Amino acid sequence: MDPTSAVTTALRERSPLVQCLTNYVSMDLAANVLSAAGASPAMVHDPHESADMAALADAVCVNIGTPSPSWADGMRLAAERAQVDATPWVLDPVAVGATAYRRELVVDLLQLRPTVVRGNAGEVLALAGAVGGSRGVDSLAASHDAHDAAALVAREHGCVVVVSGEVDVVTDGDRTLHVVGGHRWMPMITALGCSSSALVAAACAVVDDPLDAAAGAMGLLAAAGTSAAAVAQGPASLRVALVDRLADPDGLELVGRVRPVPA
Ligand SMILES: Nc1ncnc2c1ncn2[C@@H]1O[C@H](COP(=O)(O)OP(=O)(O)OP(=O)(O)O)[C@@H](O)[C@H]1O
Ligand SMILES: Cc1ncsc1CCO
Ligand SMILES: [Mg+2]
Repeated sequence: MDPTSAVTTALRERSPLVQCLTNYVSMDLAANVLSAAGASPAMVHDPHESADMAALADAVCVNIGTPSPSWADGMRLAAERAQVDATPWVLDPVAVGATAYRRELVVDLLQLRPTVVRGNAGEVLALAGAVGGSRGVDSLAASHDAHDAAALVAREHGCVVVVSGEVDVVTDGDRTLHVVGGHRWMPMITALGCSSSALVAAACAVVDDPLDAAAGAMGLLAAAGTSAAAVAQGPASLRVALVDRLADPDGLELVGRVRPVPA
């Protein structure tokens, strides 16, 4: 079955519980994207309870966008619990190239074996050791510039890597997929990338192969974005229409978004 259709159907049938430890900017949009797509979001990050919630969750999304020592503890504890329970978890390394604090936190979290790392091109280039690919949380590079970096990071950490962009790149270091669609206003919706990471986590709870799960989740977002853009006037109305389209996927062009890249 086409991965985008598989993810779209399975999310609605199984409604996975997705714990998000995500930044202040993204909490509202990520929760609404998850709910509209059929998942059940729980934004739980405090170290007093993050591991207990991870034990209940079907998937966990750890996003370092607005870190602090207490949040970092909550992230480590939740990711540790997920690793022990073999619960899929996604790492979103927001602005990892910007500060030493973020780099050190990401080094720690990568040791806990995320199932998927999802970032923009600048973030994935930074994970591979390159400098200058970002300005704060925004990428200065295109996803195709991060093909090799993504494969390198995937092989080094034994995970799937998703690079978002005009064409999303999804790789396990061996197989690579492209995801097409979306709209040029999508990167202007702040925290839509964070929300895509949460959707990838949800997909990993309901589709066994993390490569197909990640690509299918990005395909669903791309299909909803393309369709929503037909009724939107700009990024703000696209944000609203996109959540509406996720909640009513009938009529979305799901099939064919995910395309294999010859090795
Ligand atoms: N030029 C584009 N055309 C179509 N879709 C795009 C384009 N750029 C990004 N997207 C889509 O927008 C969504 C967000 O990706 P983006 O790369 O902006 O994430 P990000 O930089 O991590 O965002 P944030 O940090 O604000 O959460 C993804 O679903 C991606 O596929
Ligand atoms: C704008 C911003 N700043 C920290 S996290 C975040 C959300 C997009 O990554
Ligand atoms: Mg981001």
